[in-house]
Amino acid sequence: MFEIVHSIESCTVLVVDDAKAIRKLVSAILKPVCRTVSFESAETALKVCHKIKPDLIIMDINLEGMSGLQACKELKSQPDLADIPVIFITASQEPQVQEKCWDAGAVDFIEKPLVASTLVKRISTHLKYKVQADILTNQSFVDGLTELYNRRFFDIEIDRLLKDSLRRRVPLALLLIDIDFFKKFNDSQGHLEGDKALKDVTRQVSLCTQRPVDLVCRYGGEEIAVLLPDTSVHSAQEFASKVVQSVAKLAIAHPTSPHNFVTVSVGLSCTGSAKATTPAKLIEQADAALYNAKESGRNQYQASMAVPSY
Ligand SMILES: Nc1nc2c(ncn2[C@@H]2O[C@H](COP(=O)(O)OP(=O)(O)OP(=O)(O)O)[C@@H](O)[C@H]2O)c(=O)[nH]1
Repeated sequence: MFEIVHSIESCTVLVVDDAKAIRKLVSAILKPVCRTVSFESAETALKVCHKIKPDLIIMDINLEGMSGLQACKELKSQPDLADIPVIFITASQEPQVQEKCWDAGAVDFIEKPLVASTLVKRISTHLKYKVQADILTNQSFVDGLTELYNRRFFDIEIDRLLKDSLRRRVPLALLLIDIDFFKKFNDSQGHLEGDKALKDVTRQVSLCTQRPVDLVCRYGGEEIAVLLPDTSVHSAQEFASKVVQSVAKLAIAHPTSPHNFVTVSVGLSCTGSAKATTPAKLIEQADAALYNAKESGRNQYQASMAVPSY
């Protein structure tokens, strides 16, 4: 059930200390364990965190400029950085100082003078927990059959991407893709063949995307959702057309479909219309368009009537 973590060598630990000697010492002690990157100031460390996404941070409490405690609080307030564990280095034995470390969100602290074996063991233990937590988090967002992101991930991402789209006044397109007559396919070809067809179709939809920001998720059953950030209605329509055609071209035999092959219907909605300002509205409009595509004969896409004209 749990994946055992054997290796933490590829992990990156950020060392933040204004004393060069400490930075060098910590990096030298940890060299056989993991990669280290060190910085003098918390301000610089926070900036690079977004870029290098370290697995763990070791930080002095007292730093010139922004203190380690402030930096830790700042880190914990940012959703994309909040789960990076922070370990403080402190020479203080005072309970109040230790209390401040916990309050700031630290997972542990290491006392000065540093004991090499303790540093190695503490860091190794925390890195193993971090890697294991990352694996479990990733697994909880992935659908086992199709290996696409699941509905739980979609719900989080549509909310985030929609807010971003409204803030930056750029379009966000949503496609709901549904396999046509899939019940008949299962009934005639068997459920295992159905699973295989579902996997082939989802792979084909993923292949149609061209940018790393495009997100393909299993929305439910035989329904796939695609979120295309920064995409105009025109481009989204081209994408929808490509999906419909490329799934048909897979030529997966479907003897009980009037099309003879597995096909999909697609409903498309886009932000920019006054109404599509919530995830529920965007989904509702894509769903209505999908219904129209089904009603109009399937194996096609339809765009929501509410899509804007830009
Ligand atoms: N093999 C397989 N079938 C699935 C899976 N998830 C959902 N289904 C099937 O997909 C079918 C969906 O049926 P319906 O909702 O009636 O839709 P449909 O038959 O595709 O008809 P239209 O959407 O109107 O074209 C059901 O029979 C589900 O059992 C899956 O993971 N594997």
